[in-house]
Amino acid sequence: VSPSLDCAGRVLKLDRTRVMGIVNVTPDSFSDSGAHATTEAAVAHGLRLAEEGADILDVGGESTRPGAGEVPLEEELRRVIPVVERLVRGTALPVSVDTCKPEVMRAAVAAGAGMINDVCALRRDGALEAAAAQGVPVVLMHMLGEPRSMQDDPRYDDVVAEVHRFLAERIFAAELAGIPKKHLVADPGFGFGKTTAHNLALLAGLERFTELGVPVLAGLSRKRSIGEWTGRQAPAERVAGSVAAHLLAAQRGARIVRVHDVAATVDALKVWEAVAAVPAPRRDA
Ligand SMILES: Nc1nc2[nH]c(S[C@@H](C(=O)O)c3ccccc3)nc2c(=O)[nH]1
Repeated sequence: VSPSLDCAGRVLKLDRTRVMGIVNVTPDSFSDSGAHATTEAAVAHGLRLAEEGADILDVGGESTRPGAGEVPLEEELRRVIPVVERLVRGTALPVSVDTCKPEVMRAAVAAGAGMINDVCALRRDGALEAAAAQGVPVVLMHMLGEPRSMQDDPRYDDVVAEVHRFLAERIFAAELAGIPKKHLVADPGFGFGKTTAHNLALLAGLERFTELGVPVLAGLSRKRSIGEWTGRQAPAERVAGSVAAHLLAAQRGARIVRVHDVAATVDALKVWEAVAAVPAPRRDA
């Protein structure tokens, strides 16, 4: 696994588990606040996550809510590009763009994004070529089918084996398209076409994905499975469960964790790293 990811000149070191802060740019559906307010709020949130200790900020404008229709290209660009520009200017952190659309990949990198986070693993028409042309690292995530239908009735014979195979195939496809392996990150896609039982198997078996030879990213933050394991109905009540899950993912080899609650996750990782640094007690022969 490469020791770091060069995100268009901003280096994401992988010497320890790094924290990706989530910046969702979705219009506040409760008020008629316009695009400007949406941009302002997203930028302010990203700056706050940088203050909390994020190592990279992930900007996404497309809610991949199961059953959700797709956000049109123009709308996604209008949401994402201004926020990417402002966060690249306002922080020294690498900024990734969470998108499936090749045009958004191109525009975001032109605006300063240093990583592509593609929940569709470059399967959209033109995405492999677009990502290869940008020369930035790419996160390849597993999703079963499409957002609209993925949660209908997801079934696997062996979810870890099947997700591993998919990721191996997408890594191969990306390399064939000219993306160097040192620029690839693999992600099992918690919640994307998985029941809670599937997510449990993927978290328990996360170590398997380190065999792919690329850094592993895990994103369970505030997701439904955390709610089912903890009985916490509201996403905002799933912070402790999310921190626990990402600590377990880090222990099982995740090099990047994608989270809402940056400060809490940073602290948990610091405690773990302090303990992990202590030499194992000598066991008398
Ligand atoms: N690489 C990577 N990118 C990601 N983007 C997301 S969006 C997801 C969320 O809950 O954040 C989500 C799902 C459904 C609706 C809204 C938001 N999840 C991941 C992930 O697990 N890995």
